[in-house]
Amino acid sequence: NAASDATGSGTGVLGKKLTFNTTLNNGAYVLVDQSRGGGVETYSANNGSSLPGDLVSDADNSFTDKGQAAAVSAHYNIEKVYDYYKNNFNRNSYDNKGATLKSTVHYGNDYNNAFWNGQQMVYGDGDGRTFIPLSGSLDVTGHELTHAVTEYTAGLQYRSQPGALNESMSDVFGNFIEGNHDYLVGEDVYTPNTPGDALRSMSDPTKYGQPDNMSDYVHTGQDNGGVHTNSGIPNKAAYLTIESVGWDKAQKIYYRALTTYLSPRSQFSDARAALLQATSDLYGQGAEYNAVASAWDQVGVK
Ligand SMILES: CCCCC[C@H](S)C(=O)N[C@@H](Cc1ccccc1)C(=O)N[C@@H](C)C(=O)O
Ligand SMILES: [Ca+2]
Ligand SMILES: [Zn+2]
Repeated sequence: NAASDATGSGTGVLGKKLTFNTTLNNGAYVLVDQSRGGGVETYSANNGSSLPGDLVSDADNSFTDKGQAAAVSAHYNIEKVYDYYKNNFNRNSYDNKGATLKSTVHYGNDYNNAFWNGQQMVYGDGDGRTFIPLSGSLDVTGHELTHAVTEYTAGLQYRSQPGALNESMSDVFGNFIEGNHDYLVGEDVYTPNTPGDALRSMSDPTKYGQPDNMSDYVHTGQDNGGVHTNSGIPNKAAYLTIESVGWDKAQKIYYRALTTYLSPRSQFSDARAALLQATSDLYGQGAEYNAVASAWDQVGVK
């Protein structure tokens, strides 16, 4: 890949000074990092909804305007997510073929969400009460890009149990990528006026209204069959697994299960089997294997 022309700097959503790769293009610096895979490109929808919108640019390569913060964070965080998959698993972008990583910020008005639309990541600004710009949090960017990895590997359908597994894998890898061992999801951009809370907790899903056991699985037509609710069950199993086998082994087990054994219609019980098989492949059927079995026993999935 062409080396990026320049190293830009700017202020992110949380007020931190960040540096990242940019490219000089027709006399302005754009948020294009040509050094990673097929590139990292960050756009703005300018609070509209047409995608991808406009490449974010700056005359002097110093992205310090308030209106640039969401783009700065997205660009910086996606570089980190690219590096996570490359450095830990030698995966070159979500398709393992160096697909360009496109993100659009300032999507919609007061939009309290972020998503992967099959081609790119999209981030809302939040309404300032429920969320601040969602690209500000590494676990959100990790969550969204992991949907792309899942799409190109397990292909878990986005509804009912496969959908809850899909959501859980995004939370699990968002947690690994963020690396702060708090098992909280979205805490950095959620409810700015309420310190210490989060959108979800993997260690105690019930704290934010999710079930943590199959006996409390929520059957609903809402939210594609409750994918953001029932993800609490596999999230709890992941928390128990990580705490038992340790961060590094758990990452390898989860990556192998996601990319080798899970498939579009996998149910929770299939996830248990996939994770056990991955553990057996990597570490045999000893302590790690028993830890994974115990984790899924504890959430009521055989
Ligand atoms: C288009 C509507 C559906 C959105 C689905 C996306 S993938 C999603 O799950 N988004 C995450 C965003 C996120 C991730 C980590 C931390 C905080 C917020 C999500 O969990 N969205 C919640 C708010 C939801 O859609 O219920
Ligand atoms: Ca977190
Ligand atoms: Zn999601």
